[in-house]
Amino acid sequence: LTNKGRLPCKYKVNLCDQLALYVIVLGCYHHHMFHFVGKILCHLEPCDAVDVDQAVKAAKLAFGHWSKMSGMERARIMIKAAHIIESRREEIAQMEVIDNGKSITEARLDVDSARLCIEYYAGLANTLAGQHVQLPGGSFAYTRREPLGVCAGIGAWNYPFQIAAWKSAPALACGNSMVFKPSPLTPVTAVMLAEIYAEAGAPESLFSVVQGGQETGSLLCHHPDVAKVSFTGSVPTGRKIMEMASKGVKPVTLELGGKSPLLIFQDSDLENAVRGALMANFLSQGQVCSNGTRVFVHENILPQFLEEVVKRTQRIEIGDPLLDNTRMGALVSQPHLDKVLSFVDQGATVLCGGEPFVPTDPKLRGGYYMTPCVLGECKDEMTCVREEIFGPVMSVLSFETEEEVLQRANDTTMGLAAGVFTRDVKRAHRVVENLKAGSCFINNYNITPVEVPFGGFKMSGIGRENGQVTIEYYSQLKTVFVEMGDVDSLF
Ligand SMILES: NC(=O)c1ccc[n+]([C@@H]2O[C@H](COP(=O)([O-])OP(=O)(O)OC[C@H]3O[C@@H](n4cnc5c(N)ncnc54)[C@H](O)[C@@H]3O)[C@@H](O)[C@H]2O)c1
Ligand SMILES: C[N+](C)(C)CCCC=O
Repeated sequence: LTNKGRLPCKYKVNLCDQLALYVIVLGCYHHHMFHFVGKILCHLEPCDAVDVDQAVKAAKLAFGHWSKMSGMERARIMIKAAHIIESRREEIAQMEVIDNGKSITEARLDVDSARLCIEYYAGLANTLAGQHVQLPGGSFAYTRREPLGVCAGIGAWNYPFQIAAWKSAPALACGNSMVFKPSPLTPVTAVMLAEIYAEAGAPESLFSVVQGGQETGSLLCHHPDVAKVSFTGSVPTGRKIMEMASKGVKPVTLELGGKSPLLIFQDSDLENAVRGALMANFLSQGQVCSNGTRVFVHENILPQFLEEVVKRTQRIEIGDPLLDNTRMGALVSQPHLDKVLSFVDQGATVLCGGEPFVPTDPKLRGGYYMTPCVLGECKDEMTCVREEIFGPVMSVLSFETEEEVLQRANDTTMGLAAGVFTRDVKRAHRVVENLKAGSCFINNYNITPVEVPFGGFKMSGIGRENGQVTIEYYSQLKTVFVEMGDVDSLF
C-alpha cells in the first residue's frame, strides 16, 4: 500500500483469513508488522511536514468550534464515543492484539480502560468552572478555565488504544483538539479512535492521527500552532520532547519509563504477595512502564516466595494471543525481544524462563515469544536491577530491615511506581510515605482506575494522567479584573 495522497484515505487491509480492517490514514505506515506471527502487515511511509501542517491546521479549525461549545455539549459527544467503544469492544481488542501482540484478555481490559476514561472526563467536562473574587468598591475578578488549543499526543507501543484515550479524553473535555501520533510499531487502533470520535459527532479533525516515527513526532513538537505536547515513551525521548517544546515555551506532559520496586515484608499475605508480584511483572509480556521489576522480599520468607512465584510463572500460558486462555502473547519486535533476552544472562541466577519460545502452532512460528523469567540472587548493582528491561523478567532481591530496603528501593533515577505488601497498616503507610514514586500500591499492584492520577516522580515524568488534576494539564487559567468605579490613576 502506498498513500502519498496526504488526505485521510480509507483502505481495506486483509489481516488474515478471518479478519479485515478498514484503516483511515493520514500519510502512510512504515513496514507495519503483524507481531505475533512476525509478518509484515503493510508498507507505508511516514507523514512529512506537509501532512503534519495539514493535520494541525485542520485541528485548529476544529478547536474553533469545539472550544466554543458548552461542557454539556462536549460531554454528550464524548459519552456517545464511549458507547461506540463499548459496542466495538471485541473488534478494537482484536485489532490491538494484532497490532501489539498482547493477549486478547488484556486487550479487552485496555479497551475498557479507554472507554472509562472518556466517560470519566465527559463527566468532568460540564463541571469545569472558574472562581469569583470580590474586590474593594464593588469591583471583582473572576477566573475562566480555558483550553490550550491544538494539543499534540505522542504515544508508545505498549498500550496503543489506551494511551490515545488517556490523552485525548482530558484534552477534549477541556475544549482542546488533538493531533495524535501513535508509535510506528502499533499504528492502527488510534485511527479507530479517530473514527469513533467522528462517528460520535465531534467536529471534523477534532482528534486526528498522523503516522510516522521520530521525524513526524519532532515536526509536531516544533509546529508553531501546537500549544502543548503530551508524550508517553522512554526517558531519552522524553528529554528530547522537553527540549523541542522548550523552544516554543510549550507545556509538556511526560509519562516515561520506570524501574519500580515492590517490597514484600515478612508479615505479608504470601498468596496475595505472589499474585501481586506476577501482576507487577508479566502483564503485556512485561512491557509495562509501571512494572515492579525489582522485587525485594524479606529474607525470612524468600524460599517460600520463590518456590511459589517460580511455579506460577512456569504455568503461564504462552501462545496465540487471540485465544481466551492465553496469558502471554508476543513481544513487540525481534530487536526488542533480542534486547530483553540480553538482560537474562548477566550474573543473576535464572530460576525459570528467559528463553526464546517457539509455539507449536506453525502459523505463530515467526512471532517474538519468550518464556517469562524469574531471576534470583540479584544484587543492586546488576544491570538487570538497574535498567528498565521492558520485558517479562522479574529480578528478586533479598532484604533484612525496613530502613535498608527503603534506601535501596529509592536508589534509582526513576520514580514511576512502587508497591508494598504487609499486614501491618502502620508500616504500609510509613513505607509509602518514604517511597519516592508517583504511583504507590499497598497490597496490590498495577491497577489504574481512571478516577485517580497516574504519573511519575524524578525522571519518570512530569504531570499526571487520569483523575481530576489532569484538567490542569490541559487547560489554562485566565483572570479577569472588573473595575466598577473610576480608574485611580497615579498620573
Ligand atoms: N509512564 C507511562 O505512562 C508510560 C506508559 C507506557 C510506556 N512508557 C514508556 O515507554 C517506553 C517504551 O515505549 P517506546 O519504545 O515506544 O518509547 P519511545 O520513546 O521509543 O517512543 C515513544 C514515541 O515517541 C516517538 N518518538 C521517538 N523519538 C522521537 C523524537 N525525537 N521526537 C518525537 N517523537 C519521537 C516514537 O515514534 C513513539 O511514538 C518505555 O520506557 C516505557 O516505560 C511509559
Ligand atoms: C494499566 N497498566 C497495566 C497499569 C498500565 C499503565 C500504562 C503503562 O504502561
